[in-house]
Amino acid sequence: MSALLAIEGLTVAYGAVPVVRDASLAVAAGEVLGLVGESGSGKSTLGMAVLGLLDPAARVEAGRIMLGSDDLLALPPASRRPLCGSTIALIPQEPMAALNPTLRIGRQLDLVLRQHGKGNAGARRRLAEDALASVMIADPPRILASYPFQLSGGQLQRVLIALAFALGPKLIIADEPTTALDMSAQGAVLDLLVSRARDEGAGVLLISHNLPLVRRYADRVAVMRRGAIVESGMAADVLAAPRHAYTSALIAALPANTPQRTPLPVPEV
Ligand SMILES: Nc1ncnc2c1ncn2[C@@H]1O[C@H](COP(=O)(O)OP(=O)(O)OP(=O)(O)O)[C@@H](O)[C@H]1O
Repeated sequence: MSALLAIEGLTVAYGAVPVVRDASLAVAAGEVLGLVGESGSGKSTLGMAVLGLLDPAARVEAGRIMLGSDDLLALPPASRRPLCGSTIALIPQEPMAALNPTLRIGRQLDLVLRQHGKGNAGARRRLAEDALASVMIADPPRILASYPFQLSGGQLQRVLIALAFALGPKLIIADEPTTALDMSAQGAVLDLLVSRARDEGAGVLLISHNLPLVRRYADRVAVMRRGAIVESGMAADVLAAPRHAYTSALIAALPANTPQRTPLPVPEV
């Protein structure tokens, strides 16, 4: 399978400190790549670099981020900006933080759809209702009339998934997308995200601490340690028979029989 996203030799630093170091990985269309590693290993920084949403303090020191035949890092800002949110979508950890608390959901969806040129007000309303129905939210008109605080975390994450797919993304960066959800909502949200992505041929970069969750949803996995990719391969193989001591330590740090918990900090290896 040819790569939809190919990151080649990416190095990103905050000040003098590189936090992503010569990292390379690829995601094919319709594929889920799990990116795992302990807190602070550089996963989100890598994801934000793909989205073009790095903190202003961050500097890309080397590498290429190829989306198809375009090097995103070489595109002028005016060409790159419209890709964020449409061709490349973010499903964030905290859905509440991605929404404006003072605006009804319908108004917020309409603003984004309008910004991306999706027809007149009537067409956008139909598109928003259809998008919500497609993520199996009951009673889309009620959801559109609600404020974010009136919905559960799982419902809000479905709203963001609906919005992402309404814009026809090729690549989805899901950064700890279920960490803020209760256990019962976690599986439902990931089932939905991954099945929609596969149906529509979108690639997913699934950033997560949660190894059991990555084992369940990812086709392949890349393991990040201190900014470097130390191991990658088919998720089932890497997580069943890791070759790198750091991956073994991550797996060993999982509390037995509590598969959804965040792993404890791993020991030095
Ligand atoms: N804006 C920033 N300024 C300075 N350093 C930062 C900034 N954002 C992140 N860092 C540092 O960069 C390193 C990588 O952070 P990053 O958030 O990418 O890791 P992560 O693997 O996603 O961690 P987590 O799972 O906790 O989100 C960390 O040492 C972090 O403290």
